[in-house]
Amino acid sequence: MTSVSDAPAVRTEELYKFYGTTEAVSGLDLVVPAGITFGFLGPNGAGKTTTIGMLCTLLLPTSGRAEVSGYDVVAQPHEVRDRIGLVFQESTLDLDLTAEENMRFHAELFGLSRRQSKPAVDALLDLVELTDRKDSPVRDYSGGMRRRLEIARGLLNTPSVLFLDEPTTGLDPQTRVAIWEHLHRLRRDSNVTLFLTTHHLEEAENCDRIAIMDHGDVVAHGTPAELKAVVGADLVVLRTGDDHAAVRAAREGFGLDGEIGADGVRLRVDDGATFVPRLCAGLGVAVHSVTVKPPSLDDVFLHYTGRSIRDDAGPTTLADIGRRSA
Ligand SMILES: Nc1ncnc2c1ncn2[C@@H]1O[C@H](COP(=O)(O)OP(=O)(O)OP(=O)(O)O)[C@@H](O)[C@H]1O
Repeated sequence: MTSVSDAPAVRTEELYKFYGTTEAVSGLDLVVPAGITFGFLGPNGAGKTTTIGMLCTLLLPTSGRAEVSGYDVVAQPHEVRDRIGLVFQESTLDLDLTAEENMRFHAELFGLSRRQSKPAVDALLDLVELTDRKDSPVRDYSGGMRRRLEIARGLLNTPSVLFLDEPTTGLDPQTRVAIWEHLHRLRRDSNVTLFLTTHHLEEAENCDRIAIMDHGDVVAHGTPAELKAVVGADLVVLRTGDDHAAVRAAREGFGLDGEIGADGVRLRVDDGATFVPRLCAGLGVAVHSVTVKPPSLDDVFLHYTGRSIRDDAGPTTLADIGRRSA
C-alpha cells in the first residue's frame, strides 16, 4: 500500500461531477507524480476548473475519489487544505495593503503570528524578487508584480501542491516569460508540485507532463515530446512557382496529400529533414523556399479535441468556482 509520504501529488479514480444534469467531469482517472510541473489543458467547458475545484476542496465530487498528497478531498479536507496553495487567476490581493502586509495577513489565516511568519514572508518576497518593493501598496504594482506576489502568498504554508489557475493570463509576453522563470526556480529549489491550467500552448511546453481534457475526461497525457510523437508528422511548407502543379506532383510522385494554405503548399511527412531534398529534386516545379516545422502542441490539441486551442474564448476561473459554490 502506498504511504502518504510517497503518494502522488494528485490521484483521481472514477471521479464524477454533475451540475444538475450537466456532466462536467466524467469518470476522471488521473495520476500526477509528486515534484513535477503538470499542465492541465482543454477547450472551454472541458471540466478543468471543476476538477481543480474538487481537488482544492472548494467543490464536492458527485462520486468517485480524489486524493491530494495521499489525503482524500472529501474525508480529509483539512489535511488537503494544509498541503495546498492556490493562485487564482483573478487577484485576491488587498490593493490598499503593502506586499508584506498582504503576506502577513494571509499567514494569520494559518494561525501564524507576525514573529512566526516573518522569516517565511521575507524569504518568499525574496524568492519572487519583491523585497525592494515590499513596503509599497499593491495598488502601485504592475500586473506581473501582483502575480508574483500571489505566487509567494500561495507558498506561505509550504504546500506540497501549488494549484495555479491560468497563472499568466492577462500578462504581456515578456512578463509571462518572467513568471515562468520564477516557476522554474521554484521547482528547482523546492519539492513543490506545480499543477496549472493554461491556454498558452507555448507554456505547456514548460511542463514536465501534460494532460488534455475534453468532455469531462482526459483524452491524452504524457510529456510534451511523447504527445507530439503521437501526432508524428512534420509540416513542410513550400513556396513554389506553381502551387497547384506542386500539389499534383507531390501526389503523383510521392503519394502525399498536400493542401494550399496562405503560406504556400503544406505537406505532412514523417521526417522532413531527410525528405525535403528528395522532394525538391523530384517535384519538377520551381521551389522558392522551404520550411519544416516539427509537430506542435497545437497540432496535438487539434488531433485529440478536433479544435485549435486558439479558437477558445477566455476560461472560467477558480474564483468563479469559489463564487458558484459560495
Ligand atoms: N455551476 C455550474 N452550474 C452548471 N454548469 C456548470 C457550472 N460550472 C460549470 N458548469 C459546466 O460544466 C462544464 C465544465 O465546466 P468547467 O468550467 O469546469 O470547464 P473548463 O474546462 O474549466 O472550461 P474553461 O476553459 O472555460 O475554464 C461546462 O459544461 C460548464 O458549462
